[in-house]
Amino acid sequence: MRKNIVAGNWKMNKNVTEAQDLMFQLLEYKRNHTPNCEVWIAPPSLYLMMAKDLYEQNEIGVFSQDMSEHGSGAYTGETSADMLESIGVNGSLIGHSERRLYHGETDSHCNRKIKLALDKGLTPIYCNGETLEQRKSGQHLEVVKNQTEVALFTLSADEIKKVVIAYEPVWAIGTGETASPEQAQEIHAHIRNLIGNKYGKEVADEISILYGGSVKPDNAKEIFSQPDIDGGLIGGAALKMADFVQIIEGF
Ligand SMILES: O=C(CO)COP(=O)(O)O
Repeated sequence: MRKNIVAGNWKMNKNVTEAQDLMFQLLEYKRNHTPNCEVWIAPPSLYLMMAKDLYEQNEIGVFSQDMSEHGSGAYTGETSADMLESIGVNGSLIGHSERRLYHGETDSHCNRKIKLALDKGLTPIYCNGETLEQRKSGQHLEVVKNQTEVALFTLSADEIKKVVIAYEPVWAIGTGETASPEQAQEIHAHIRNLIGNKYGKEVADEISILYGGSVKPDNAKEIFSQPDIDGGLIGGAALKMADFVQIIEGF
């Protein structure tokens, strides 16, 4: 059975004191509540070790926001899958639209990163989604199909089952504009069908597909109630404890 997951992508926010505060608050919350979903965070890489030290019992999943497409070597500024694994990190976001936009990342890069992550036992959260232009011109289904095929379809059935997918329409990220639950459901079902056609329904049904893009306390419940939406990847609202908790409780 696939998991329900609420994951917070902190992006490039918070100094060390603020990060530690929020991590502590989340730990307190997890100690006193039993949410109906897994709770994961992707803080800036500088704070990953601190998070892993704090969440000794793996109470909260800790993810990197990106990782290198190379194994090791002369790649200044990069973090390898091996390094992440060695400090106990659970996995990494891969192919976030901001990495694509500002760092030229493509689905071929994502494919290499996903393989490296899986080889180290890390969970990749593979992000995809169309731009506003692509949505307006009616290309969104085709765009997401291509992204999914290039990034994922060289994996074996056993490998793809370990991937979490986050559909994040670029036009809904940080804009306050959300895909309607029906628009999101359409793409989630589309992704699940593509995987089902290639790997079989049983494999497709095991994969958690998260929605990301302006998820807030007041829309989370409705989004999460869609049959093919298994949780959210939350940006801005993950930075405020009260908002993040309300989203978690959308399950
Ligand atoms: O990019 C996102 C999560 O990865 C979504 O960001 P917002 O929730 O701020 O729109």
